Amino acid sequence: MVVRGVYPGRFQPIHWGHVNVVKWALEKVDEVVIVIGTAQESHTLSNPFTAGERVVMVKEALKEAGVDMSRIYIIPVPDILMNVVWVKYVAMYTPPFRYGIARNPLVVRLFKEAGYEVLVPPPYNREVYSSTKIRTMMLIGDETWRSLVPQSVAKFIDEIKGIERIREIAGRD
Ligand SMILES: Nc1ncnc2c1ncn2[C@@H]1O[C@H](COP(=O)(O)OP(=O)(O)OP(=O)(O)O)[C@@H](O)[C@H]1O
Ligand SMILES: NC(=O)c1ccc[n+]([C@@H]2O[C@H](COP(=O)(O)O)[C@@H](O)[C@H]2O)c1
Repeated sequence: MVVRGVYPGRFQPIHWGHVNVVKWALEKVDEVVIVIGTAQESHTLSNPFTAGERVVMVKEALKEAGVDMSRIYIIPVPDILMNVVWVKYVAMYTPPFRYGIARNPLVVRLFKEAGYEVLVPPPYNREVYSSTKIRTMMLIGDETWRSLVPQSVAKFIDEIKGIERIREIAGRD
């Protein structure tokens, strides 16, 4: 039987910390199902990128890192108002899975309450590999964000004029 782990995140945007988590998980499971959460949201400061844009970035990032893409699913899932039934709802969108993969305490708890085992990855340079920090750098024009994401992700953000979007949303020019 194929053993799968479900890894939810907002991936706004995906960074090297996320890529390391996926590689770590692939040592423990046959397939990783990446759930792009909060799929309904885009064009805000916390969620600047659409679900579809995030699908591209996740795919490109993992390809660039040499991950075997035949072991990866990427599935966008919108949020719902009921935490209690969220894991069941996620399971409706994903292939059958054995493990949740998360560090976020709420997500860990919800997987456990729903009867799933949880794989908790180590923190990978969390002080810098943080999407919040990356978005702040994008906003203030600090170019070091580029070193925190795979090159293909930075290239895609340039193509869709992502920095311009974030700065406009924030009312900066
Ligand atoms: N550097 C990292 N090392 C290990 N786990 C991480 C790292 N960054 C994020 N994670 C974990 O990956 C999952 C998804 O994270 P998420 O997409 O929210 O990234 P984030 O960097 O925490 O984003 P944000 O700052 O926008 O909340 C969460 O369980 C989170 O704890
Ligand atoms: N009730 C819900 O819809 C619900 C509950 C828990 C997590 N989630 C989502 O799962 C993802 C988890 O990612 P983070 O660990 O980055 O928060 C987020 O998109 C979050 O909104 C949704």
